[in-house]
Amino acid sequence: MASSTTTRNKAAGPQDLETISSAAATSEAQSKNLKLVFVTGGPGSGKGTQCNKIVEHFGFEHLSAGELLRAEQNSDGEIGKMIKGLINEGKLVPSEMTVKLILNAMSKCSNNKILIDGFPRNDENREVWDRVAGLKPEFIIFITSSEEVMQNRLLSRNEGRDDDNLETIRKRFKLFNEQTLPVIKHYESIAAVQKINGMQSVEDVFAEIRPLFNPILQEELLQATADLLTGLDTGNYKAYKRYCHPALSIFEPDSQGQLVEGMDLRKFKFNVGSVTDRLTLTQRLRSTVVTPKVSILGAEVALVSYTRVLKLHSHPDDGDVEAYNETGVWQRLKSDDGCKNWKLVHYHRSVAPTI
Ligand SMILES: Nc1ncnc2c1ncn2[C@@H]1O[C@H](COP(=O)(O)OP(=O)(O)O)[C@@H](O)[C@H]1O
Ligand SMILES: O=c1ccn([C@@H]2O[C@H](COP(=O)(O)OP(=O)(O)O)[C@@H](O)[C@H]2O)c(=O)[nH]1
Repeated sequence: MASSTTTRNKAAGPQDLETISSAAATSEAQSKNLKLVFVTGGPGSGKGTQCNKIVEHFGFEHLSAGELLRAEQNSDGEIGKMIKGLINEGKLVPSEMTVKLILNAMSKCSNNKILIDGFPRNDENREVWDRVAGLKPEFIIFITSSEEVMQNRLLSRNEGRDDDNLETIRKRFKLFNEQTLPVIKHYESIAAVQKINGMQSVEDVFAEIRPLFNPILQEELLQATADLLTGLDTGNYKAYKRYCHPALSIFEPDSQGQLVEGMDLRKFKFNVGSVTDRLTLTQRLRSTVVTPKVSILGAEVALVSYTRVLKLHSHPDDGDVEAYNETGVWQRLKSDDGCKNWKLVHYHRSVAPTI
């Protein structure tokens, strides 16, 4: 799984505005099974705060349109000056410029899970995005809040932003009501807009957001399970071990009622004599996962249960099969590279009846 960062540390440089090729960025984005989520809401509704939590818990990359523009405004020359003037007036920067900055940032990130925060803000933004990027979000998180709450938060935000003053805040609210709300309405007809009450504690808001990511987690876990089984089928210990917690515990028919712990016996089974015949046999075959069920027990823990069917001979007419009921307990843990990855921590296998 790729690393996750926020644009607060990593913004596009000014020269990129000239050199970016939107078509190239778009095709690259399309080729990597992109999971795009838009996060919208009024100024001070808590978009950035919740994006940070999504980054931390679900390993997304956070691209804030406002942050990308603020980085750009510090560039020398007319473009920087123009952006600064517009932001301080609470107005919108021309759509082509914002879209190119977002696509440029996307093209630089290896992560396929991306949050776009604070965009699109009006119908023209959306139209240019659709035309230039053509990428649909999985869903849109709309954090709602009253202006009173948002205003109080913005005035005490203390991020040194020139636009967090009462006069500009009022202009930003007006723009949100007149231009952004209609875009959100438009998305209601073409994508899932998930309305979240932003007037709760940060943790309570996140508790509402958390389950929205379950389908993405489920897809990741099924892929991890498939990759782990491919490692087993092909006798590739390295590919298998990548998904295993070092203290992996296992109950399986071979272990004769004993709980086996750690990777030593696993490694032995991949390498050594008595089981080699069996591994050689299965090397030519492939596991088929039947009726998988993924239960998310929290952002960090999940159960994956399925029946694994193994055909024992490669001849198509030979109907000899083995089937196992298997349950894996998975946990998302930080690896040495600082990224959180799913690891199998416990695994239970029993022989399933076959017909
Ligand atoms: N649920 C919340 N409760 C209280 N304060 C919050 C909450 N969410 C965000 N804040 C605070 O409000 C301010 C604005 O939040 P931020 O995430 O920057 O909003 P946005 O990105 O929507 O402009 C920040 O100072 C943040 O710490
Ligand atoms: O797509 C965008 C996003 C932001 N902005 C500008 O950047 C400012 C700050 O936006 P951000 O999302 O960072 O902050 P918010 O207003 O939501 O607190 C906005 O008022 C606009 O001037 C813009 O022009 N286009």
